[in-house]
Amino acid sequence: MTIELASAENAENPGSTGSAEGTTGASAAGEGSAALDLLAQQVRDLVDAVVLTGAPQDEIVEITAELAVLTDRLRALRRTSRHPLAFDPEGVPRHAGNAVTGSANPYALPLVSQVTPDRTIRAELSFRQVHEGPPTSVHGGVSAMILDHVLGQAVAVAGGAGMTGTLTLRYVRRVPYGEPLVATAEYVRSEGRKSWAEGRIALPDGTPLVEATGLFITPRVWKEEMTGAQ
Ligand SMILES: CCCCCCCCCC(=O)SCCNC(=O)CCNC(=O)[C@H](O)C(C)(C)COP(=O)(O)OP(=O)(O)OC[C@H]1O[C@@H](n2cnc3c(N)ncnc32)[C@H](O)[C@@H]1OP(=O)(O)O
Repeated sequence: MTIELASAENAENPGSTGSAEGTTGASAAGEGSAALDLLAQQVRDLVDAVVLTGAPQDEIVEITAELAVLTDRLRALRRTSRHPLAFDPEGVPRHAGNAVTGSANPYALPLVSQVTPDRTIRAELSFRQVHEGPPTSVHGGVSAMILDHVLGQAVAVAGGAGMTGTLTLRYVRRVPYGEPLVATAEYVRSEGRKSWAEGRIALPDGTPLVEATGLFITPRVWKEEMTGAQ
């Protein structure tokens, strides 16, 4: 199932669809395109290389100029539409442009989550040095972003897809990068359009590093679109 939320979003951000010369439709970029996913991964690798580079100044200047050419080439073929938001058969939202899970978004890890038989959201992940906050540790805001998303997925698979109203975090231990970790989340309960979930980022043995609880609210406009109400 694919739901079109673009109209509500566009009303809040009408300039975001892009109408400049040189733009292109979604089909040109190819939704779910393997080539686009590979490009996104190449850019992630590039970002990691930039963070870790020890190249001399003149080499950095030369590389920067080469990258500027590639950036201009892509910018000239800018897309005019968003990647669509779809729900897989388990009810997990899928969105190639998502900042956490988007395979086509270089900013995303990308996080790959699964729904377990008991409806827990579970994702194995590994942060990279690009996510560093305190020395040798992952930035707390990055952990929060991951937890926001998996909690949101937990309420979505329970039928309460919504936007975050509140997110409360307890940073129990420092989160390392470069090591395997596990993010999990479970739906807790609902009242009307409000749904609660809890989750955590933990070591593979279950030792919690960051714990989260969140309230998600199905926006009135989504509810009206889903029920066909005016
Ligand atoms: C598609 C699924 C994707 C799942 C994975 C993605 C997970 C990631 C999610 C995000 O990151 S979302 C981005 C961060 N969140 C936002 O940007 C939300 C911004 N806020 C809003 O858009 C609106 O305030 C909101 C949709 C949350 C509520 O607007 P509504 O007009 O639909 O609700 P309304 O104002 O009528 O309030 C309904 C109830 O919720 C309560 N409420 C509203 N906002 C609240 C809030 N922020 N915190 C706590 N309670 C809140 C409100 O008091 C009221 O309670 P009662 O029913 O008891 O009276």
